[in-house]
Amino acid sequence: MLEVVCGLMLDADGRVLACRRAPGRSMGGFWEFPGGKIEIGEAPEQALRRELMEELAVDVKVGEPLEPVVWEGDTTRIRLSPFLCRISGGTLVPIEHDEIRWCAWTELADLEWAPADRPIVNEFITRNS
Ligand SMILES: Nc1nc2c([nH]c(=O)n2[C@H]2C[C@H](O)[C@@H](COP(=O)(O)OP(=O)(O)OP(=O)(O)O)O2)c(=O)[nH]1
Repeated sequence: MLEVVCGLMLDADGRVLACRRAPGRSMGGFWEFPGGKIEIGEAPEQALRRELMEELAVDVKVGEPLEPVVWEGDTTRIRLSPFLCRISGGTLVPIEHDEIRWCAWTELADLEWAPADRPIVNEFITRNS
């Protein structure tokens, strides 16, 4: 099982950051919550802060966890563990994604999400509606 973390980054208006995976990468063109694989010896929150610095050049304060999602593809099995978080430093720059977008919760459902992220979108919508 591949352990992956992702961040639902919230701004002051309660919008959340959606990120589109660049073409040529796995799941290219699909939207995701930013994050990545937990490395050996890392705590999930620590992995999330490292990944968000690598991918978006920001420091975050990690908050409440949401329900993890187990997703099985043809060759992969991942557990995606989401956390609410807020930017605490740095300037947002998309380093690995080809587009990033602050979305109100009402706008999330219309994006084409990576499969493991979709249930997290649904949980976030339910919490906000
Ligand atoms: N967020 C997300 N990640 C997924 C899904 N399905 C799936 O296999 N993954 C995998 C792809 C990556 O191996 C990993 C996400 O971590 P990452 O984005 O840091 O991956 P990476 O930099 O190693 O990217 P890559 O080399 O796999 O393209 O989870 C999904 O539906 N959503």
